[in-house]
Amino acid sequence: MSGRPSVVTGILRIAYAADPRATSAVLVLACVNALSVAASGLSVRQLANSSSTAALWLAVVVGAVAYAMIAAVLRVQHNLQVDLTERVDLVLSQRLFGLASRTPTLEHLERPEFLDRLSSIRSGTETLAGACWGAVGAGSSMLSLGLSVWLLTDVHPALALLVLLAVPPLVFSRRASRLLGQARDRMADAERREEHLHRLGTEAEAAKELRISQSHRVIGARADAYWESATAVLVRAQGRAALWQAAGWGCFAVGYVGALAFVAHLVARGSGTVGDLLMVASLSGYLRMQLQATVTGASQLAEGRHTMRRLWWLEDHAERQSHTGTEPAPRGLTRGISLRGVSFTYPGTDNTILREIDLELRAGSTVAIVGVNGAGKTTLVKLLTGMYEPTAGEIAVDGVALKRLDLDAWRARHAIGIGDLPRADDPDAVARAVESAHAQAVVDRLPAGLDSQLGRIFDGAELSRGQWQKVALARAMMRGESLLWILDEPTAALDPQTEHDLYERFVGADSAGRGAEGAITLLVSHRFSTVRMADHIVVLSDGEVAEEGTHAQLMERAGPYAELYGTQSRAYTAAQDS
Ligand SMILES: Nc1ncnc2c1ncn2[C@@H]1O[C@H](COP(=O)(O)OP(=O)(O)OP(=O)(O)O)[C@@H](O)[C@H]1O
Repeated sequence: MSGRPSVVTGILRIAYAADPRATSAVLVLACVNALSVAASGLSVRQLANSSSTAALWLAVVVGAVAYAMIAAVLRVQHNLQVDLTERVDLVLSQRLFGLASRTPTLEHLERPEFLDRLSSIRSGTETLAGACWGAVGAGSSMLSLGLSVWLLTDVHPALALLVLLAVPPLVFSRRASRLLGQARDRMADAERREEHLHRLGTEAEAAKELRISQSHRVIGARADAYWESATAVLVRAQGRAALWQAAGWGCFAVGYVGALAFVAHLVARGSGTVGDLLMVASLSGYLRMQLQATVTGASQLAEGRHTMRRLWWLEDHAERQSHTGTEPAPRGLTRGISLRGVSFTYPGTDNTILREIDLELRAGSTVAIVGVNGAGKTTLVKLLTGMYEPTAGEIAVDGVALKRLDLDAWRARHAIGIGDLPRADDPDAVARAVESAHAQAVVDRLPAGLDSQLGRIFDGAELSRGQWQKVALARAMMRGESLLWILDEPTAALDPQTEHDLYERFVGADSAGRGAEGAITLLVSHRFSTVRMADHIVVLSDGEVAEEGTHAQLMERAGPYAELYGTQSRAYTAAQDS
């Protein structure tokens, strides 16, 4: 976290970025407030001690203006702060979203450590926004405290000791805030689990399965248990924090009463005036308020510091994850994509998922990856799309290491997922993509065609699984100039005709419309009737390449592929016979 500003500066910078004018206004008002408090104390003394009518009037006017300023400034400052807190909250949420989504790799989103901190900050953005005002309030109160103490020492130097009364509440409340911050970290994991289970119970898709399996009660009870364990941690911490705070204020109360008794004693002895006593009583009252504001501000700041450090940790983590490749992706492929000794272990785990993979994905070919569940097929796809970097070995695109390529440019050159945002409003491109994915019938049945809102939760039309899959395919088809088409189980919910037509386009002989020169189609599938059409088939087993070749070569070898193929075709024939 080197090179970071102080936490207060960091927090104030966020507020300034959210609204520079309002932040400056709050800072100025905080100073005006501090001066007004000192002026009001001074006016009380002058009222009791003034020897002329003019001095009396001056004290009255100064006092009235000071009191009016305190009341008005506090209200305006409060309103500004409420508004600014919301903006700071928004700025922070945007920053978190950016951190989570703009990091080019996926690693952070699958790491509990990262997710816990993300969740802890998400629940703490308001604290951080509040901490801005805590810092301003604490600064203003300390200024006003300094002025008040300076006036008090005019009565008797020993009264400067009153400032020491600030120490126990400050120190103890800092300890209380640290306890609360630590508790929030400890509860983040349980909170995340509770949130996940809660979502399961409220999302239609999962709710169906929960109802049928009658597991909603068990899931509900588990969610409750996580909730209770999280709140138990917080409640315990809050209890201990309250005790520390009470101890701090107890010390202050004793000192405060002592100071008043001391000045009363001075007045009784004749070494002080009634004006002094009134000023000490008035300033001590403010002193308590200022201290309270300082302590509240300091504890908000301490909580904010905790959240801010977490935010910096996330930023540093995202920075470390950032991909440094800058070379542009090629426009077409001449040699293809090669994998040399590629091994991979998911971060934070010990299991090697892919081991020493050597593969050649020839330009212009269709390659099918097969293997039992968990063999590592999707993991290989994640490496090819740059979601993760190999732990060892290298992936090269036409001889250029993937890690040297600009990942955004590379992703713009492979089709999987969201489609082509820049062409989203191009009606011809959209129509062609819909047609290629055989999704026209789906669009025709929608109430407003392509302009229809989809998804029941947004009050839109609901689609079947297969129809959703066609929509996803159409999105992928938007990338007309892709170098790499990745079809990871794209047809699980498609009807046979659509599946057949799709593979005709990608895998069959008529694959001319696949886009860029030398484009490769990578197909991950459990359907061997489709797989057999590929130019090259790779069988993954337990993270290793068990065998590779064409359908005919692999059948002749009578190895794992022939066995899997035989099992599936026998099952299919038996199903047709019955
Ligand atoms: N994010 C992750 N963190 C840790 N391990 C993971 C992660 N994702 C997958 N794995 C593990 O990696 C192994 C391979 O998973 P992968 O999804 O690549 O298999 P697959 O061959 O695509 O399986 P399927 O045919 O079921 O889709 C599995 O054992 C899985 O538990």
